[in-house]
Amino acid sequence: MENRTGHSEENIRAQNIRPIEDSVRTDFSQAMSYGGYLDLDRLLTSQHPLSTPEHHDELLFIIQHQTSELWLKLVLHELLEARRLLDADNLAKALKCIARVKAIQRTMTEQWSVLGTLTPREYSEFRRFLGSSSGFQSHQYRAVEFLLGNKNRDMLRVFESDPAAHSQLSTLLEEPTLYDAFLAVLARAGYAVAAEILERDTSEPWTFRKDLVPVFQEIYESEATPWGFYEACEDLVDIEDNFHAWRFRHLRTVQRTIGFKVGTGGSSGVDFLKRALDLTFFPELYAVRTEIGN
Ligand code: HEM
Ligand SMILES: N[C@@H](CC(=O)c1ccccc1NC=O)C(=O)O
Repeated sequence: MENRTGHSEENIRAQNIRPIEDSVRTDFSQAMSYGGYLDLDRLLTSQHPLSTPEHHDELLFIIQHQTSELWLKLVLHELLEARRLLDADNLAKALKCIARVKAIQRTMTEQWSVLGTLTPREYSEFRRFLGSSSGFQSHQYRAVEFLLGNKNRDMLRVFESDPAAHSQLSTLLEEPTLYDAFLAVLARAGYAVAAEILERDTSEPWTFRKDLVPVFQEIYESEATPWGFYEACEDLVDIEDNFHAWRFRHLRTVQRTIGFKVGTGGSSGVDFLKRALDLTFFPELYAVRTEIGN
């Protein structure tokens, strides 16, 4: 029996080939194609190893970073939308964005296993070609940190020679964080979030607010808590846990690759990265755990 490809099923099986169907489009001189839509010409010619002679493993290093930056772009896009939706009291839709962010974070953390195949010797063979460039100069990473509450005005100095990045980060430094937006939702819903919190200087890093712990205790313990509020709290904890896991995998990858060498960005390296593990986005959501059941 002949099918839409003009080949018999028996022939297909015997030849171990999947003939393309007659209806499949093959002429893209006038029509939109895959590569055209995705701008693959630009994407796939944007890897420029600098080592001479070219080191085989530099492509891995570049692609690991470029894919991370693409995911960070989407994380930022989703977090900005989540904040906008919270401002509009659309909690359910905001949680959809946050669910996507959490899935991307898990992918980004697992992605360290690819770079884990780079040995210290291989990396040392092309490291000098990286000059003073460093992940410390990732403006998208800093933007995500700012949006989640790790504000740090000093970080802007790194971007003085990049006006677009500088301007995006200055805006995010001033604007409320995702947490600020969520606390405002809670306040509008009648929870006792202090006015001082709602009117805080949002360009400052978030610091622990003891008076928020009973608010979260009520959310966690009361049978009457609307599902979305409880879920949102747990999602924020997931985001912080996931972020911490990424930072930890980065630290361990750095340690196994360059040991205790100073970083190309000028920092002490592992020691400097270790201090980032003490940073927190939503400290009250962790503090409330101690109180639950008391
Ligand atoms: C062999 C691979 C890597 C090594 C040896 C390494 C090393 C380092 C070091 C030493 C620093 C501290 C800043 C400095 O002085 O340079 C740093 C910061 C940073 N790196 Fe990497 N890194 C690696 C891979 C990556 C990858 C794949 C990313 C993904 C985007 C990344 C993103 C960052 C970020 C965002 C920072 C700033 C962290 C902070 O401020 O706490 N790194 N890295
Ligand atoms: N800071 C790294 C270099 C490095 O990892 C890097 C260099 C250029 C672009 C991104 C990088 N990734 C993370 O810091 C080092 O000290 O070896």
